[in-house]
Amino acid sequence: MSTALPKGLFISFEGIDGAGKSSHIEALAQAFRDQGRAVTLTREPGGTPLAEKLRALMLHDAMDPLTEALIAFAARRDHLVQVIEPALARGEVVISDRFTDATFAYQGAGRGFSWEQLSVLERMAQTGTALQAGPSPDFMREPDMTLWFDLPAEVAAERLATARVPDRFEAQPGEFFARVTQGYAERARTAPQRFVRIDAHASRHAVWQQITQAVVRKGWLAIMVGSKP
Ligand SMILES: Nc1ncnc2c1ncn2[C@@H]1O[C@H](COP(=O)(O)OP(=O)(O)OP(=O)(O)O)[C@@H](O)[C@H]1O
Ligand SMILES: Cc1cn([C@H]2C[C@H](O)[C@@H](COP(=O)(O)O)O2)c(=O)[nH]c1=O
Repeated sequence: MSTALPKGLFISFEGIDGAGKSSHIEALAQAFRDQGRAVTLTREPGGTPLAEKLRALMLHDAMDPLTEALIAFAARRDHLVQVIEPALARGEVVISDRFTDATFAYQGAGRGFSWEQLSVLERMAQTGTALQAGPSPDFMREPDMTLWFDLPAEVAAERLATARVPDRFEAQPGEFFARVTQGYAERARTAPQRFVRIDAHASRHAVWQQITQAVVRKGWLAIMVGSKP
């Protein structure tokens, strides 16, 4: 008798730098593990040896917006083929700290690169990656749920001020992050079934409650009474 694999789940965390994503990603992974699911925890740009090299270039070397976008999608393609698709095919929960919405928000809204051309790159990079073909040959991989941490840029800047040495993105002015936020808002508007807006200007515990409510509502986790991040 063969035991059916659980359906793979793909969840992304998004938001401007300092919005508080990292503080909750491991806790969500542990909540799934506690309920018997295997979890692949990963990040973008990055997640594979090649993509981590591309991440270092993107975060530290000066380049124009098209170069930035191409590097983001090259890293993503490798990440999808090497890590995300195989894990989903094994029935795992894949949790990624950022995915394609970040490219639309940062390179699109933030840097001003064409949204239409990003859509072309998105389709190129995210089709034909599934080991077990998706519903159709032109099936495009996207997260099943995106938790968007929405926080005013000035609050994020205050949180990051003492946290670490800024990279090329973290060093950007507040207006850049205000545009990035508008980019996330636009992506959320066009994919309301996938996006969950998290009010990230709340206490850590209140943010954690919003996250768990979102996954419990989907039926992906059983109710976790009194759980803590
Ligand atoms: N709800 C919260 N209230 C106050 N401070 C918080 C909250 N959540 C996280 N922080 C603090 O804000 C800072 C940034 O948080 P964190 O590193 O989790 O953000 P991030 O979204 O992962 O940032 P990045 O995308 O740049 O890695 C940290 O110092 C963290 O301790
Ligand atoms: C995927 C992706 C990321 N970025 C930016 C966003 C952040 O500033 C950094 C990643 O740093 P983090 O601490 O891991 O959040 O990269 C981007 O500009 N475009 C992208 O596609």
